[in-house]
Amino acid sequence: MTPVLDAIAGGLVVSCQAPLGHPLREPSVIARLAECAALGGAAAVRVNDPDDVRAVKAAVGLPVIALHKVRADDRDLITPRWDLAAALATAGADVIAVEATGRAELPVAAFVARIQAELGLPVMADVATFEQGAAAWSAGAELVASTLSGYTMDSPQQTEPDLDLVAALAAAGVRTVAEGRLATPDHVRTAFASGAYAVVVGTAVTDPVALTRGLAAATPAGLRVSR
Ligand SMILES: CC(=O)N[C@H](C=O)[C@@H](O)[C@H](O)[C@H](O)COP(=O)(O)O
Repeated sequence: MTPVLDAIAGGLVVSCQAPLGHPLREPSVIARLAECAALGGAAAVRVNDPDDVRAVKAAVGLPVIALHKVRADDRDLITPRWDLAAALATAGADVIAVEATGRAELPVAAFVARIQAELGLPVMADVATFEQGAAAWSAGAELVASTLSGYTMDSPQQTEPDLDLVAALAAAGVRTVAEGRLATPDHVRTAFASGAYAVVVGTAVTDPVALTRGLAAATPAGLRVSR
C-alpha cells in the first residue's frame, strides 16, 4: 500500500476548489482554504488544476488529490486527458483523480496503467455507477470515488449523497471513497458505516456562496425572492 493511501484511510479529505468566476478562484486563496482544512484535521485535500496544486503544496504538508476539470457540453469532466494528468504530477500531485465514466481520451484500464507506470502515482477513479466503479477497480485504480453520481444521465438524480453506491462498491471489495453532496457529520458517519475508505467534502466546507445561499433561502426575504 502506498503511504498516501495509509494517510487518507478513515479520514476526511477536503475538496478545496472554486469554479470559474467564483470570488475564491485564486491559487493563494485556495491555498488558504487548504491551510484551514489542515488546521481542522483533514487527512488530505482535493485540488483542481496545476496552479492550485502548486500553491497548496507550498502551503500545507497534506497529500493532494489532484484533478483538472475540463468543461464539456453537459458538465465538467475530471482530468479526461493524459497531458492534464502529467501536468498535475509535475505540479506535485500525490494522487491523480480521473474521469472513469467512459468519457476520458483513453479507456480506463489504459489510463490508469499509464498514470501508474509513467507518473508513479496512485489513481482515484471518479465514477457515477457501480459498473464503472467495478471496472475501474478491476483496471487497478487504487481508489474509486462516487464523485459523479447525480451528474450523469445513468445515475440517480438526488440532493443527498449516493451512499447506496458507496455501500455497493464497498461490499464488492472496492476501496471506495464517498464524494459528492456530503454536508453533515451524519453523512460522514453514515458513509463510513456504509464501508467508505475515506470521505471527501467540498461545498459544505469551502464555498461561502453556497452556504450563504442556503441560509438566505430560509429567510422571509429569501422565501419571497424564490417564490
Ligand atoms: C461533480 C463534480 O464536478 N465534482 C467536483 C469534483 O472534484 C467538485 O466540484 C465537487 O465539489 C467535489 O466532488 C466535492 O463534492 P461536494 O462539493 O458536493 O462536497
